Formats: sequence, structure tokens, C-alpha cells
Amino acid sequence: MIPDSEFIRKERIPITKEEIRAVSIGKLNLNKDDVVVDIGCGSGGMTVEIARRCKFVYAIDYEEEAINLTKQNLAKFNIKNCQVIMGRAEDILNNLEFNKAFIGGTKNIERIIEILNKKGINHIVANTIVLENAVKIINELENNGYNVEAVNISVSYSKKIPSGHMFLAKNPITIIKAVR
Ligand SMILES: C[S@@+](CC[C@H](N)C(=O)[O-])C[C@H]1O[C@@H](n2cnc3c(N)ncnc32)[C@H](O)[C@@H]1O
Repeated sequence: MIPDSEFIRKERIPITKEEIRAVSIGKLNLNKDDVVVDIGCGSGGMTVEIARRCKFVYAIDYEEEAINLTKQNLAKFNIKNCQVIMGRAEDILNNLEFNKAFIGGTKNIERIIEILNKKGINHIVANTIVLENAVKIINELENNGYNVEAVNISVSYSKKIPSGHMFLAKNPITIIKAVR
């Protein structure tokens, strides 16, 4: 995994933290022939990690700032096997050919899952920090016939204090994997 500090970052656009990227990449079980869509690419943290491990990535986000940041990070890490597309995933997915999906942005998630199902996508990984979104994503995936497994990951980072080290907890993230 690339350390968070090596990415170009903007405070307004949260990057998926290194440890969460590591588990998410594991759940995607990528191989060199995979073509992956990154839905809600944000700062491009996941886009870069996915692209390094597969054939091609489509990175989608409706925010111009996110698109620009993703492009900057792709350039920084010299990633060429990626197309960055600005727009709403639900309007774009039907025009793309891919076999796995990573979901980092959850606006209109019901429609997105419906499209992924109709396109015959058999391997999806989604991340969310919002409890209600986790429930919604799990229910929608199961309603669309996927076998779902969710893990909730809490990462704590060490901090040096005068008497030694302490751990500072980050918010838990739910990582949902759907296959069939
Ligand atoms: C938490 S960020 C993703 C972080 C990213 N995985 C990273 O490592 O930097 C969520 C992003 O999803 C985008 N987003 C949410 N719903 C979307 C949708 N339906 N279509 C396209 N982009 C979406 C938001 O604009 C935001 O930039």
C-alpha cells in the first residue's frame, strides 16, 4: 500500500486510509485481467491502488475537484491504465465494459446496484462510514441476488506521549463484499 502521506490530498475530499485500502483491495481479489470501475473516486486513493493490480480502471466522480485530484494522483504515481470520467455513476455505468466494481461514493446507491446487477457484475466491494448506508447497501445487494459479507474495521493510530505511546481511534468503516 502507498502511505497516505505520499498522496496529493485536499482536506475537503477524504482519502480512503491506507489500512482500509489494504482490506478493500484484498476483498476485490484483483488479477491482471480485471477491468474495474471505481465509483466515487474522490482523491483517487483507491483508483491508484486498484490500477496497480489490474488491467484497467474507470474512475467516476461527479465533483470536478475530485476528478482533478484523482488525475493529479494518477500522474504522480505514473498510472496510465485508467480513464477518469466526470459525472454520476448511474448515468455512465451502462456505457462501460468492466467485470468488478468498487463503490466509494453512495449517492443513488439503489440505482447503481441495480445497474451492476443487470450488467452481470459478479464481484462488488463497497466502503461506507455511514451506518444507514451500510444497511441500505447490504439490503440492496441481497435483494439483487448477491451473497454479502460485511466487515467493520476500526483503525487506531499510535501517538507518542511523554509516558510512552497511546492509540487514537479513527471512525470505523464498513467494508461490504458482494459476490455470486
Ligand atoms: C468518500 S469519497 C471516496 C474516497 C475515495 N475512495 C478515495 O480513496 O479517495 C466519495 C466520493 O464519491 C462521490 N460520489 C458519491 N456518489 C456518487 C455517484 N453516484 N456518482 C459519482 N460519484 C459519486 C463523491 O463526489 C465523493 O467524491
